[in-house]
Amino acid sequence: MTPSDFSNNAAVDAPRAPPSTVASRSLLRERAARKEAETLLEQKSRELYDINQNLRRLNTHIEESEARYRTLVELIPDAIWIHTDGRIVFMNPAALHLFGARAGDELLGTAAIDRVPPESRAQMAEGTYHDIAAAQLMPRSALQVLRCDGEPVDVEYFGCRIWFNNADSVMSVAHDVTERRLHEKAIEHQATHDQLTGLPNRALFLDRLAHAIPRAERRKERIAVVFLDLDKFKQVNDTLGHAIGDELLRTVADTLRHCVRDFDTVARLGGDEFVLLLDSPLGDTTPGMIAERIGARLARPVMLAGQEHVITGSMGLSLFPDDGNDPENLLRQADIAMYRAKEAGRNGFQFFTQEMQSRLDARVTLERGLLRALERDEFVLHYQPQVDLASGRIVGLEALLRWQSPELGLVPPMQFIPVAEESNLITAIGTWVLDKACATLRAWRDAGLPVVPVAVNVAASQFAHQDLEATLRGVLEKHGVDPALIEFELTESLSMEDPEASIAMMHRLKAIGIAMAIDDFGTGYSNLSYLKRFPVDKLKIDQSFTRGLVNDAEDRSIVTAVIRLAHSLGLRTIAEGVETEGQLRLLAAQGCDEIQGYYFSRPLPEAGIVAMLRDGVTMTLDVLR
Ligand SMILES: Nc1nc2c(ncn2[C@@H]2O[C@H](COP(=O)(O)O[C@H]3[C@@H](O)[C@H](n4cnc5c(=O)[nH]c(N)nc54)O[C@@H]3COP(=O)(O)O)[C@@H](O)[C@H]2O)c(=O)[nH]1
Repeated sequence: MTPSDFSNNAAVDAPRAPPSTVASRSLLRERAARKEAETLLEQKSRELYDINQNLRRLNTHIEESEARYRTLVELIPDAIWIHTDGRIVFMNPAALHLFGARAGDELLGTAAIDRVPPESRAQMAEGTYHDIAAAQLMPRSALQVLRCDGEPVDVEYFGCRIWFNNADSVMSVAHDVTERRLHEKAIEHQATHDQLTGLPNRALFLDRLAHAIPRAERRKERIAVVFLDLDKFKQVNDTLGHAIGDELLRTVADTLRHCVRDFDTVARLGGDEFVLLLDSPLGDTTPGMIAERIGARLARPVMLAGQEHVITGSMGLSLFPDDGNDPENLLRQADIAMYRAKEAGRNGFQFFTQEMQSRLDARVTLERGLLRALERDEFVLHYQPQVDLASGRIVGLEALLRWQSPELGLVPPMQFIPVAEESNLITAIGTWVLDKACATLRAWRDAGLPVVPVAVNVAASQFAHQDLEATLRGVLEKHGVDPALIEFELTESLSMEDPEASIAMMHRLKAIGIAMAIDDFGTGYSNLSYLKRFPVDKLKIDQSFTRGLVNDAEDRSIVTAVIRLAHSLGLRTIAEGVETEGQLRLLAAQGCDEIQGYYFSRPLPEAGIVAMLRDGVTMTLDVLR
């Protein structure tokens, strides 16, 4: 019905009276009143219509909104449940799923607090679940809820107060964060554990050590840190492959875990380095006894690639409080002691001592000194002549490095070359030597001196460095030196470390045009089948054999054999360390090609050698051929 429907009906029903003066006045009034009433009625009916329309619209809106929220609550992945007076009165499908309810109404009417594990109940009882006022204040929190099968589930939870079915109630919203937690745990595990063995890593080890120190301090106990490095692990890796190497590391990790108590920590620092924190009260067991036990267990044969292998390890031990209370320091001290155990012949252990620290400090000082020596150009080359036994003439020079230290005086190479090798400074030093030798050759040639080839020593790590070839080319080009004037002396052990790689490198160097000699020959157990593949020009007989030539028949035999072997392979021989005429005569008699030693000349500074070259000094002796 429309508003006009109301007004039309009113017009039809109104009575019509004939007009008279009085009557007409009253009629008029009546008509006016009626008109007014009609208008009012019309207005009210219009208002009623509007109210009706609005109510209809409101109803539609409420229905739509309710449908929208119902869909939202049913489809939302977050679990929603409502409890009134402590009993669950509503659950959405996600809540049923979260709690693993079989039937929709399985949990309705049950106590809401039963869905919380006992250990979280106190927290919930004081908060959302019972104190409704607190529910509105409760922030989003991490807790566990209980599934119907009793399994706890990690959730992120939020509770709030609502009116539900005309009752003060609590609505809980939660979503399962199990996967996120697992992911977080995996990331945390990765950051604190070694992936190969599953053992704690360095960071976690240091963290545990940092916590163990104050604990031990309170209990007046000792802690031991054991640093273990496997002996010859590289060999296993190189010969049996990395997969077997990994298997060995996992086996060692298991062995170590079984050697200590659960409370102790076994960690892997990387490579074949393991470290143990003996943190549980040691009682009558000394750290040394534990180290012995570890050594003995490690030395039991293990099966690798179908074969039995005996693996040993070297260990260093540091102690709290004896050696200090700084975790990093204790670890470093155990490491230092481990190196001493290696030096002492491996397969054993050493306790850290202050003397070890002093030695290390001296070494560090030496390393710094060497670095400064390079920067300040404190190195010098001395040269020792190499004499041809057929002509008595100087046919080569060996460049020998010295360090002219402002503090220490002239330092011989034996005192710093090993440190330079260990600290990797040797590559920079070796480049300096090569550069200096080439610069000197160029200067001598420019000065019109009769130049002879210069032999430079190449250290193992320098030889293994990929840059050696490029460095050599660069230096030769820089000084415009004929490659034939440079000889590389490679030690026998260096060339045998990785023979195939050495052969390849030797060929590349040879292609540049330099000569090559095997230094200290006879001391390094050469595999002769490799020797014939080395593109070398000369074998240098080690001075230990030269020394024994006159009085030791065995040394004499070795020297004879080396000379014959070299000649049969088309190589020249040079004997180093020749100090006496007797040695010289025997070498000449055996057909040795060249000699080097104090008999003819000590290594000399540049000026001395320049004089010799300029004067054409030769060796004269009746034995010379
Ligand atoms: N990587 C590099 N190593 C180098 C370099 N310069 C030297 N060295 C190596 O240091 C070791 C010791 O060298 P040095 O003290 O110079 O001793 C050499 C000679 O002085 C010594 N020699 C020579 N003749 C005699 C002798 O008649 N008697 C005797 N007792 N010693 C003698 O022998 C050393 C030469 O050895 P070698 O190199 O094997 O020919 C030494 O191992 C050097 O190699 C360098 O620049 N880089």
